[in-house]
Amino acid sequence: MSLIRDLADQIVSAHRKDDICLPIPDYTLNTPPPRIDNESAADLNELAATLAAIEMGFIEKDAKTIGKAWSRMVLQDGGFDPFKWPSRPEHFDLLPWTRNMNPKAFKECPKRLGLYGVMPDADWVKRMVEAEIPTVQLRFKSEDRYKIRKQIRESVKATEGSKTLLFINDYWEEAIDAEAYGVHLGQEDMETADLEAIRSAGLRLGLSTHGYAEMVYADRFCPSYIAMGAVFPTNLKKMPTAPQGLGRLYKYAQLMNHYPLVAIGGIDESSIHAVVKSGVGSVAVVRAITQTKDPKAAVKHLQELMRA
Ligand SMILES: Cc1ncc(COP(=O)(O)OP(=O)(O)O)c(N)n1
Ligand SMILES: Cc1ncsc1CCOP(=O)(O)O
Ligand SMILES: [Mg+2]
Repeated sequence: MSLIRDLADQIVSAHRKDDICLPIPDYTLNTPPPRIDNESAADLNELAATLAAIEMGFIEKDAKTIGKAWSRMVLQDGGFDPFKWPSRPEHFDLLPWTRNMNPKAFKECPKRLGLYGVMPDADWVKRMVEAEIPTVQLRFKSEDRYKIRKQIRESVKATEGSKTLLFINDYWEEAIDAEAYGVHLGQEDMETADLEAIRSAGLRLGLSTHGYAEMVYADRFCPSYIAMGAVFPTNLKKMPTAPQGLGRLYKYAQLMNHYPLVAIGGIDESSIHAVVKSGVGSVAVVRAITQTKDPKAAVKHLQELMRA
């Protein structure tokens, strides 16, 4: 165990100053440490990196994913170097070159979806089309199937004949019926959605992720894009992980670069340029558009900042 501790200490001190480190979440401090014994981990490197990642503030499932990636990195790159960080698809057992050969891949969407407005209803979708935003999402939350269908139909109609691409959040069946451009699903939504129905209907699929483990999981479905967040704090949604920050976003964007990527969560005009520099082709925002005096001007300004 002392060798594992020593390797973990080396990794932590090599990366302590990196901005991928976050404070260990409170709930982790009050729960027993994860079981990272020889039954679940292949080797010392995996154990050490898992332990180090926990101390760097990664949640347990991400720490375990990092442990496995670290172990592959050591094997593939010829030895232990605490200053390295797993960053290549093969470290995470991803197969970036298989999209064209994968019959289960979701239909492609542009690599750069640009500014992506996540909007609460069809009127807002219409405003975004008028503002010529490149990508918009209808994120209308309701229990009422009639209202949902109406909102989706109106949104699809609003984007017809425009250059704006429309994703429908959550309601994949209604999105298929209305022949929307695509669907956005979160990790829990994926458990109940019929992904095959979405794929065979030819709709694009965007998936939410909140860290390494969910990215590796999402990759198995070969979605049209992968969303990553929350980058910064947001009060619009309770997130399963702490805000990941720019340091982690840069690492995620490098790793998942073979996908169209969307960054989301707390992004505004002060941060959008730094977010784009991570390499993501799209930035999704809510309040940076809806809570401004002139949403149309905000769309223009945010796009200018993305290009700057
Ligand atoms: C572009 C984009 N990214 C993430 C989300 C969040 O989706 P989900 O986790 O399913 O949460 P809800 O939006 O359904 O509350 C999103 N909608 N869009
Ligand atoms: C829907 C959603 N999913 C992750 S963060 C978020 C809300 C983002 O809103 P804002 O851009 O105002 O922080
Ligand atoms: Mg959802």
